[in-house]
Amino acid sequence: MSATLTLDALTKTFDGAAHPAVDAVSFTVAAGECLAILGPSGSGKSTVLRSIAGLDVPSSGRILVDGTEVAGLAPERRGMAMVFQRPLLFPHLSVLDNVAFAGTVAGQPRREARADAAQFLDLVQLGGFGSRAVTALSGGQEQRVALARALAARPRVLLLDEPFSALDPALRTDMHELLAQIRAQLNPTVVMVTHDRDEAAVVADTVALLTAGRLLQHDSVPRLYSRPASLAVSRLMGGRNEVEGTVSEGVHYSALGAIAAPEGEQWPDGVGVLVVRQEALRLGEPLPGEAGVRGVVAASALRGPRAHVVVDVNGAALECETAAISAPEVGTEVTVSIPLAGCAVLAA
Ligand SMILES: Nc1ncnc2c1ncn2[C@@H]1O[C@H](COP(=O)(O)OP(=O)(O)OP(=O)(O)O)[C@@H](O)[C@H]1O
Repeated sequence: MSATLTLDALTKTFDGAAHPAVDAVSFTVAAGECLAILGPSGSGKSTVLRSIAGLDVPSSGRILVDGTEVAGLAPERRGMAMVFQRPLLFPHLSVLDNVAFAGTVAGQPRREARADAAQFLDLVQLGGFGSRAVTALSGGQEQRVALARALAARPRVLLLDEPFSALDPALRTDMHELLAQIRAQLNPTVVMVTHDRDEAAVVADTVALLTAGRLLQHDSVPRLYSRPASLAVSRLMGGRNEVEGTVSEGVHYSALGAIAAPEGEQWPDGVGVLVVRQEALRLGEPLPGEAGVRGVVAASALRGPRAHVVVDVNGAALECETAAISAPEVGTEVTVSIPLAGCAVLAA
């Protein structure tokens, strides 16, 4: 029930717009993989998704499902189903008939469609809710019904447009778990739009990071964090540490001293900005594979159980995330341990 989805230089310029909303975006989502399209507001995420679904017509570029172009195919003939931020259920139909809708429209006998729908309601943990009016559901339950309705169409590609962003954090976590179960049982290819990088990291195998309609990087979640392709990617992923310096023969020289490139990485000679995640830094003496630098705590801000500690190292500010309970006081001299495997050097 899954297919490979490929976008080849997908471009969409809305009538009268000076710039494309989506500009030559290319990526491939393997069958059964979950891709998150991540980016700030207005970056073109929904336009990419709507183009895949057939709800927006691309200006140029190709969309292929298992190698076959879908241009010209009506949305309902693409083997896809979409779930939106709002559930958009039919208020005059029961929960069961909402889920059975796709089947009955496709000509499935009513009893069969309903039996099918009951199974999908079980899958989203709403077995027993079938006879309810959809107006008698909570927001989280409504979104589960919307998911069941989409799955009942047996899509080869499931498209999710910020489906959980209207839910409170606890419900959102439940929905992430439900999506993982659905993936384990039905294995659809999933493309999900989100502006929340934590959500992308939890649900997706790979992330396509967009800004101003352009694809900045398509990569696995760990690589987006540890091997950003540019400073823009590092910043969009919430990276806080940027230390200017110069690379010579694979070693970055800066206020931090000499930091050697991790094995297998090539850092080009010349000016370069060293980036390393705040969560990767540790206060304490270095272990093998880490570089230790001495500095003085310049600031410390509590964020619930965590603390963001800024350490001044020879004029360079290094932000470290640490447990609040062990956060040192401002003015304390500390050693920051930098994992070499977590360092990248990027063009300024
Ligand atoms: N129907 C439309 N007509 C004209 N311009 C549009 C249309 N839909 C979207 N746009 C524009 O295209 C750009 C991308 O919009 P899109 O909704 O794809 O971004 P997004 O990343 O999904 O944003 P958000 O996170 O705010 O939903 C924006 O500048 C938007 O104003």
